[in-house]
Amino acid sequence: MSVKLGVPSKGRLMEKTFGWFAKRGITLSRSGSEREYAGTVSGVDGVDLVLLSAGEIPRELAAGRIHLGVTGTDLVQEKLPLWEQQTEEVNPLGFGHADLMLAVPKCWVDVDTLDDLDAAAAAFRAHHGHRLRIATKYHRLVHGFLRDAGVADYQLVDSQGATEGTVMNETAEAIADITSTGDTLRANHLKLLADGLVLRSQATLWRSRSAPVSDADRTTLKALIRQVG
Ligand SMILES: Nc1ncnc2c1ncn2[C@@H]1O[C@H](COP(=O)(O)OP(=O)(O)OP(=O)(O)O)[C@@H](O)[C@H]1O
Ligand SMILES: O=P(O)(O)OC[C@H]1O[C@H](OP(=O)(O)OP(=O)(O)O)[C@H](O)[C@@H]1O
Repeated sequence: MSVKLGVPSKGRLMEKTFGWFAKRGITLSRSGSEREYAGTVSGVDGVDLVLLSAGEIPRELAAGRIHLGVTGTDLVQEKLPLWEQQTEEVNPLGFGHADLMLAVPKCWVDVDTLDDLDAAAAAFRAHHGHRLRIATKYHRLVHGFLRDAGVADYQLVDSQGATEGTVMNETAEAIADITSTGDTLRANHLKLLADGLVLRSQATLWRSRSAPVSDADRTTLKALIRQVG
């Protein structure tokens, strides 16, 4: 057995994760070609690198197929209803900051808060005969947030990317997505609701609570966590 460390296989998150570990004396590298999802770990013994989609890392942690994994708080909390029982936060990594927010068209001058959205949603239903559509890939988080906020007359429509475009494309009236600089929202003529912050997220190192560990793995995990902590 060895300790399995899952990290994002591409993009900003992968590069910054490699950099974060390098600063702590652990070198992560891809083996083989750019397209081969295998890698090596040096600077600490007994650890295997597993390159995965950021979105799959929560499930792999919950299933106990990886011992440690790097992914955003948003993805862990969205994908794992029992995330606190299934994973343990080892370290926030200080990058990949993004806020999951509700946004509506800028031209909705009367809608600036959740209460306004609730009123607009009721009026929308009365007028159109169907519920106002909110596009998102964060179904669980957004549903829980709107339930707690008392907003009822809406439906979630699934959007796995380019979510801000759904309003212009007339497949949704509002969106809930992560925003970092706000550029994508502005470019798509959307504005944030003042009290529409669902979750603050950043890239985080998680530990699985269910991955099987031998005595040797336990020692390796302790050493690794001490080294990066
Ligand atoms: N513009 C951004 N700024 C900062 N963090 C971001 C940004 N976009 C996404 N993230 C964060 O990066 C993580 C991965 O996001 P996302 O699922 O969009 O990545 P992806 O590369 O599309 O992954 P996948 O391989 O699953 O398709 C999430 O935790 C998210 O919060
Ligand atoms: O506030 P900003 O800095 O503009 O960033 C926000 C954008 O970044 C993410 O998209 P990503 O680039 O990952 O593409 P996606 O839409 O396919 O998820 C997110 O879904 C937003 O669209």
